[in-house]
Amino acid sequence: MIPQGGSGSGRYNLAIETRGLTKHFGRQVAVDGVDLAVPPGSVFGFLGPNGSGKTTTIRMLLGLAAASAGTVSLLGMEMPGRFRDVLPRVGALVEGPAFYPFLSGAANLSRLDAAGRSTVPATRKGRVDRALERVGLSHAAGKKVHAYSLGMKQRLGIANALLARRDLLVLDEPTNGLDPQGTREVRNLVRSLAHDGATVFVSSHLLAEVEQMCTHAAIMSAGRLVAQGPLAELRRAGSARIRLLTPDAGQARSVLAGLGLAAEAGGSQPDGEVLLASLSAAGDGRLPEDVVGQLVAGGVRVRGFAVERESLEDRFVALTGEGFDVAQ
Ligand SMILES: Nc1ncnc2c1ncn2[C@@H]1O[C@H](COP(=O)(O)OP(=O)(O)OP(=O)(O)O)[C@@H](O)[C@H]1O
Repeated sequence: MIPQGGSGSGRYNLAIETRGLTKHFGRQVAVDGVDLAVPPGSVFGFLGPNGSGKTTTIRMLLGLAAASAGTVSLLGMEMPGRFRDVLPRVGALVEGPAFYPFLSGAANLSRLDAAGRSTVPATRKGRVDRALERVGLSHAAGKKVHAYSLGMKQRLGIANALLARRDLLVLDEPTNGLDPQGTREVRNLVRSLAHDGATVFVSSHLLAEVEQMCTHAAIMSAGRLVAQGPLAELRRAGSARIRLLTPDAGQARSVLAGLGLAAEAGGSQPDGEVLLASLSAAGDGRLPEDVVGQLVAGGVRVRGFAVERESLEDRFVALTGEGFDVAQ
């Protein structure tokens, strides 16, 4: 069952839902009929190579760009129609925060808090202190921002998104341009944000990063959404193949053929031949245990049997047709 977010009359089944979301820039289709479904409470990775349409999608989610077609609903409310109700509950970090370098982190946040439509001045200091504490910057509250590292600046940007209690956080490539230490700090922070009960929607072009931070993911390729769901399900949906070691290769081939599986030779070993056979994607394919059962019932001596699954990386490369930078 899908968990419900919100409380009272504001309950919603999906924290973000888009239908047929599309954006044209002249003749170019940057975002093409995207149907996103982001469950409440998830840390949702929005993954895709550079230029695949992530930022454009995020800008449309937040009402920063108009959609050419399609609908957006955030926290159960239509955007941009209900932006006045929606946006106070959404924290965002898009295209890097702009801070005054010669003001301290705390002074910058105070200014940004004061710019909020409905913030109460008397409680401002408390809000700023809490946000700084949440991102681990209390010790640097009085330090001028020009002396912050990139990772600290990015965490300050997230602190800005956290000045009010948020039900949804939207972070566009929050680790972009950070050194390994800054990247680690921001990844740990993103992971921990969901513990506060918010849904976190975070874009990245790094598969490994999404695997470390996220519970769910969607994959964009050339403006289209090519897969989405819980990470575990995305992994399972990859194709699998069996690796069989047997001294009875001929017999094994005919049993496998009877099951509709084409066997390829995988080389000889001292105790038999290796045969490889591709199982079709989970769900409509043969279960590996059934294959072993049939082999044994068919008189094949099974000396080794393994199931090799396509890694998430293989799957993403297959879906997007592009390599992912998995080095970081
Ligand atoms: N304002 C604009 N005018 C024209 N084309 C644009 C505009 N904004 C984005 N595009 C194009 O739309 C496509 C998608 O860009 P977008 O920035 O959404 O991708 P992205 O996945 O966020 O990539 P990156 O990680 O590089 O930011 C790209 O081909 C880009 O050149």
